Amino acid sequence: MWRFLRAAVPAARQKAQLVQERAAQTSASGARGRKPWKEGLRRKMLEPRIPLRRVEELIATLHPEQRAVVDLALDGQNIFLTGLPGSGKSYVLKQLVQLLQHRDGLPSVGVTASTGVAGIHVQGSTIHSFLGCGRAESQKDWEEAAENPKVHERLGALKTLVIDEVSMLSGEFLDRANELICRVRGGKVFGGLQVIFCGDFLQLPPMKREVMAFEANAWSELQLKCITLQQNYRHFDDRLRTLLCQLRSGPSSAPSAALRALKTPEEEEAMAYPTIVSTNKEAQAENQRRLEALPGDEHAYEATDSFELPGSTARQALQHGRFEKLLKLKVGAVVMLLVNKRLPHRCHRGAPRAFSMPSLTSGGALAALEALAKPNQMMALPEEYRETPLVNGSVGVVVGFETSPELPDDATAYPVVEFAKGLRVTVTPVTDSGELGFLGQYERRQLPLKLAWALTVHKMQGLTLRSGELKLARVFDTAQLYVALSRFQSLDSVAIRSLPVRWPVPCERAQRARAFHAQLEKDMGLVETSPVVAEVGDCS
Ligand SMILES: Nc1ncnc2c1ncn2[C@@H]1O[C@H](COP(=O)(O)OP(=O)(O)OP(=O)(O)O)[C@@H](O)[C@H]1O
Repeated sequence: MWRFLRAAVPAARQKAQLVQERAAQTSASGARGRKPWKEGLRRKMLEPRIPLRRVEELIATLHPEQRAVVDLALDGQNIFLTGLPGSGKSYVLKQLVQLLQHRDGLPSVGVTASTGVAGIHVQGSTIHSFLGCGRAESQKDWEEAAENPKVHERLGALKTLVIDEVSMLSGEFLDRANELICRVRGGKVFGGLQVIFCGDFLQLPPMKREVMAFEANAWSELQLKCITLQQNYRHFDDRLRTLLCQLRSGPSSAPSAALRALKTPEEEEAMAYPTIVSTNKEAQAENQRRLEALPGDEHAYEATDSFELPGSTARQALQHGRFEKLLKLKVGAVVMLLVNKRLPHRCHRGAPRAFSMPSLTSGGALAALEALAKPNQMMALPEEYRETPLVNGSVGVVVGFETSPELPDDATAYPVVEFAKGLRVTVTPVTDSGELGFLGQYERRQLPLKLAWALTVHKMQGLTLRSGELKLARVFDTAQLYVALSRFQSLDSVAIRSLPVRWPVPCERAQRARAFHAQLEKDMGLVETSPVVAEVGDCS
């Protein structure tokens, strides 16, 4: 079906352009005074990044089971795309998105994921920032989203909404998202949008909420067609495949014994990264250790906080805020950006120039970088771990510190961070605000960065890593082990530094997820690797 797309493209592109032109005419006042060159740049950014011919070539190389997904999507079906880790769910999603963008125009396809890192992986944003609902923690967040003209414009132009790593969203979130979209667009479930969910509920569940996405009301109303991909493109090591199968299929002593046998001896300690840990506390300790090991001066940035109700309880509650109270950095520190600075659809050819800083004038910072035995730390970061768009989750390396009269506080030296492809940005403070339950509103002003040599398993879901190490002494669920191990292609590329003393028991939610997938596979009669498509309603 996708072969016949070419004929439909020019008309669709014209239509998309028209929608954009109309939006530009009627929307904010800023649009009125837009300069012609800016308009040209805006149009260019609205074109799909990869030419149609190339997209078609890539689609032609997909496995038949992956192509079945493309055909269903072009047919306008709501889809739940699932399968083993490494079965190419995100890969096929990326090609499909390109195709839909060529057919319907860029603004018609909303590409999102449940976390910033997963969003980068599919060249999209978080579903939270797409819907403008912040962290979606309070009614106020949803109200603000419903009144935000940008959200109206975005949802108004939309035809298809894609959400990757949907297993990490709660059922409650999905129902609230559905309400918001219906309120803005009117009409049926998800405002009549075509919805494409992608994920695997045997990987990580949502952080806190109990109801899983497949248990949401909206999920059953969508009447999703389900496809389970079965090919494995990531793991070429048979030992790893066997281990993952054992972990996936339930509690057993076998994976525990096999994993323990693979534990890397202590004396082989090397500074590999990323280091995957299970809790934020462990990530903090590991990052601190790495920072201390770096030579050079430390720069400390203390957040300024303000609360509606001052007091120690409020201060304590903010300890676990998104931005650090005290952030310490050095040249050579690996950091993660915590806000969206440049969303993927703005990353058209050449666009990085708009954000890059002039090269560092002081030789000091570069000399300090050279002094760090590793010549270029960025080169050592896996490609998938440092994609170009500057969004929540982008990883880079501090290459210097800079003061400038144009920066907010001209006495403070702010970090210059090098992201992928040599893109350098001076990171300055931003204000994060939110609600601390009955304590009322708070504001924190801080640099939107955190150290990122070590990250929790939650930040790694969706990635394929070429190398790294696991410190999993504190895992509390088998899904964490499963996701952490399944990021690597082979057991030879991962150093297993620590494992839990007592083997974790799958939590109650994991058991419900297992039952859900078992039912799905039973309904689809999954015995061979041909494309299998469930009938309408099978996933509800
Ligand atoms: N048809 C394909 N041809 C070539 N490479 C592929 C194909 N499908 C997937 N891959 C590669 O396999 C790896 C795993 O793919 P991907 O990350 O999309 O898997 P996934 O199912 O989304 O995994 P996870 O559930 O862990 O997020 C990636 O490196 C991807 O580029």
